[in-house]
This record gives sequence, C-alpha cells and structure tokens, in this order.
Amino acid sequence: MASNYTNLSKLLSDNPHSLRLRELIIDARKPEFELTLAKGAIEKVKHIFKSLNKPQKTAILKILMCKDYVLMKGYPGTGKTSTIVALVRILHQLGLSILLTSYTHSAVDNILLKLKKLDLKFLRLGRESRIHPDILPYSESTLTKNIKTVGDLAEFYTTKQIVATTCLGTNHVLFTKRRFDICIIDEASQVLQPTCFGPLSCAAKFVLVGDPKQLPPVVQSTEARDLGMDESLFMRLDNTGATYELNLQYRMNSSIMRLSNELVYEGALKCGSRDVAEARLQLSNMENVRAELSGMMPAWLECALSPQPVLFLDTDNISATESYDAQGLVKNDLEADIVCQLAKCFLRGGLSPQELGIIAPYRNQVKVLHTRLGGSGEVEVNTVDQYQGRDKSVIIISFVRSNSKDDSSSKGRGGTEILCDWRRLNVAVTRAKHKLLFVGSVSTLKKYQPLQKLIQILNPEEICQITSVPDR
Ligand SMILES: Nc1ncnc2c1ncn2[C@@H]1O[C@H](COP(=O)(O)OP(=O)(O)OP(=O)(O)O)[C@@H](O)[C@H]1O
Repeated sequence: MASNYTNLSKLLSDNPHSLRLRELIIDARKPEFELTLAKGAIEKVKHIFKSLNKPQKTAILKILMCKDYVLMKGYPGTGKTSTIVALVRILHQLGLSILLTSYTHSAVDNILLKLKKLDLKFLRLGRESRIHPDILPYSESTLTKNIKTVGDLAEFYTTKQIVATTCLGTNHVLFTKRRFDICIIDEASQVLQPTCFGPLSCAAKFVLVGDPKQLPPVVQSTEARDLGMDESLFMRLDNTGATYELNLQYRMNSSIMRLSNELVYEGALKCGSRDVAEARLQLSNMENVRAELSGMMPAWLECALSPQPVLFLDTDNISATESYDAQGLVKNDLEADIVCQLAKCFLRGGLSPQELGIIAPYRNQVKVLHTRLGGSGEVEVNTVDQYQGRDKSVIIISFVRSNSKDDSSSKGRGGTEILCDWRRLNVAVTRAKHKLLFVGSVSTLKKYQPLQKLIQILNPEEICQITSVPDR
C-alpha cells in the first residue's frame, strides 16, 4: 500500500512529466502520434517483423509512432508474449532504453526466458527467491558481484538498456537516477491504477498490454470496489483512440473459440490459421479404452470421450447437490466423482497429465478434487484466477453450485457471487485448446446471468444429461 501512495505522490508532483501524465490519465487528453516513422527505422528491424501477423505488426508500428502511449489489447492466445518479445527486440535494435514490467514475477520471467534465448542482455531486478532459476544470471546481485566502487555501480544502473521488474519493483534506487525511453506493462488490466503510476513515472512513453474482458485487479474491499478501485488504467484509457487489438488467436479450435466470441467478444476473435481452427484431441490409446469399456459405458461418458470439442454434462437427473464443510465452504462431491472419472479415462486414453487441466470456481472444490486425484500425478487443479494466461489441451470445469433455492436467493448473493462474473467465465472458457467439458446443474446455473447465456448459446448436441452416478 505504501508504494501506491508514493506512486500517487509522483503523479501529483510538480514537473512537466507528471503534468503530462495527469493530462493523459485524469483529463483523458487524446494521446499524440507521429505521422511517419524515422527513415531507415523499418529497414533496420524488417527481419523481426517477418514472424508477426498483421494486427501484431500494426500494434508495434503504432508503438514506434506514439508520443504518449499505446494500449495493446490481446485477446486470449493471440500472441501477447510473442509480440512483446518482438517489440523489445525492435526497440533494442533502434537503441532505445526499455523498462519491462508486469503484474507477476512469472509473467516478467516468461518474457525474459524468450529474450535470453535470443541472446539479448538485460538486468532483472527483484528478490532472488522470486526470480526463475534460469534468469538468476541476470539478477542484480549476480551482475553487480564484481563492482567495487560507487561510481561503477552508478554507471551500471544508468547504462543497462533493458531493465525488467514487476510493477511494484520500481521503487528501486535505479529509478531515481534515470528515465527510460519506453515502459511496457504486461498484464496491465490486472494492475491497480496507482501501482501502474510507478513504472509510468520512469519512462517518456508507455505501452499497456492486457484485456479488460479477462480478470480485473483484485480488490477485496466491497466498498473500494464500489468506488471504482477495480478499474484498471487499461480500462480507463481504452476509449482514447490508442487501442490496437490482437485478435488472431493460436490456442482454441473454432468450437471452443465460438463460446468466448458469443459471450464477450462479439465475433472479434478469429483463429490464426486453419490448423488451429480444426485441431481436435487425438489420443493414441482412446480406442482401446472405449473397447475395454464397451457395453459398460453410459451414453454421457461415451459422448464425453468422443472427439467433439465442447460438451456440457448436466447433473440435473442425478441430484448432485452442493454441500458445505465445517467452515461453511461450498463443494460438490458427486461432481468431483464425475470429474475424476473423466480425468482417469483421458489419462488412460493417452493424454499427458500436463495437458489436462481442471478448473473449479471455488477453492474448497479445488481442494476436494486435489485429494481425489492424488494418484493421478501432475494434473493441475486450480481456480479460474490461477489459470489466467495458461492453456491445456483438455479442460474440465466443475461449476459446483447445485441447489433448489429459488431465483431470488441466488440473486441475493448478487454481484459478489463468483458465478456472476463474466470476465471469470471468459477466462475459464478460453483455456482449452482441443476439448472443453463443463460439469454442472443446468437448472441451478441458469440463475446466474453469464451461465444462463453460456447454456443458451450451446448447440443441442453440446449438452448431455448424466444419467448414472460414477463409481468412487
Ligand atoms: N504471428 C504468429 N504466427 C503464428 N503463431 C503465433 C503468432 N503469434 C503467436 N503465435 C503462437 O501463439 C501461441 C500463443 O502465443 P503467446 O504465448 O505469445 O500468447 P499470449 O497472448 O501471451 O497468451 P495468453 O493469452 O496465455 O497470455 C504460441 O504458441 C505462439 O507461438
């Protein structure tokens, strides 16, 4: 919290840079752009542009031409990381200094691992315990090990062309000494506005990379949320004419992508190639599993194991009612049984455990599933929040809620109920590459607007009734 106050005081400081930032952020002044690029600039970096698609190229060109800022809106799987890597290479080649930041340590290091492979040199600030082991050779303590004098240290801090840290890491002494040509904030739609002001105050212009249709900043206090604390800077600046969209995605096949398009993106999301659009789950041993189970396999399981990419398994016919543990936390044991049976079949069919992901909106259900799957090795079970920015070949989502309470009681839980959050649902449905399975009670889930919409947009063959309880 203290660094957020410090950042706010920086924004309110009496200097030309803070004044310009206030004009852009508080007064919502339109950002300015150069009309052309400097001669020769494109020639120098043409080879880096080659691997990018058209929206990615446009976004980078606009960044090179901007005088103030650009927002790069990256829908799920559209190559945000690849585009940031290309951008950093281009800026580096053009001799500009770059401050690279993100909300989490893992996102910073994800980009740095790719820059390392390309042989780019950088300084990674931050606690060593939070830095990826392969990035440690670029940490401050490693790189300053042989520096003996204050003068040499000052020179070291002022000459590193690429410096990377989290948004909260910009309270380092280095930032009192220098201003970067450009600062990039990845995962910007998850960062609190005052936290963003830290990196912004250290650079002449900035690039925010994010997607306001995915998770917003985490704000625990309902009062603060109601007062607008969860509005990210990305969201605030999204309508000023500086947003460039990356809409070609390389993750989901077309059936999975359609859900997100109909839920939130209004058809803007497109498959990057035919191969991506048509990709299906192909498992080497699935035919054998089907043969072994033939005659014993209920219709819903047969349907779930078929190559069909999207399926909602409805539990209404088996009364898989939600329950509560001693602390009053919600779980659903029967849904957990169904998820485990599905997981076991996919693993026996030849799916690698690393390519199977299980999502539950409630932590208690995550715990139950973890315990049940204990024997299955590395299958990751997590909440939606933990899955942002990640993908798996197959995703199974257990929605948990199943009750006979009337409509008004679930509305009573109102906007704070996790299942009412469109952005969380959007993140959940955009993690699977080849197959996406939902498990839940249609009659209960219809009481939550985003899920009502999801159920409504599914094709009839994408909904299947579970008619028999799986063995434990
Ligand atoms: N122009 C491109 N042409 C072909 N493939 C691409 C292109 N850009 C990105 N990709 C591929 O798309 C996949 C996703 O890229 P990347 O990890 O950069 O996406 P992202 O937007 O950061 O993902 P997330 O939504 O998880 O944050 C990668 O496999 C990457 O190689």
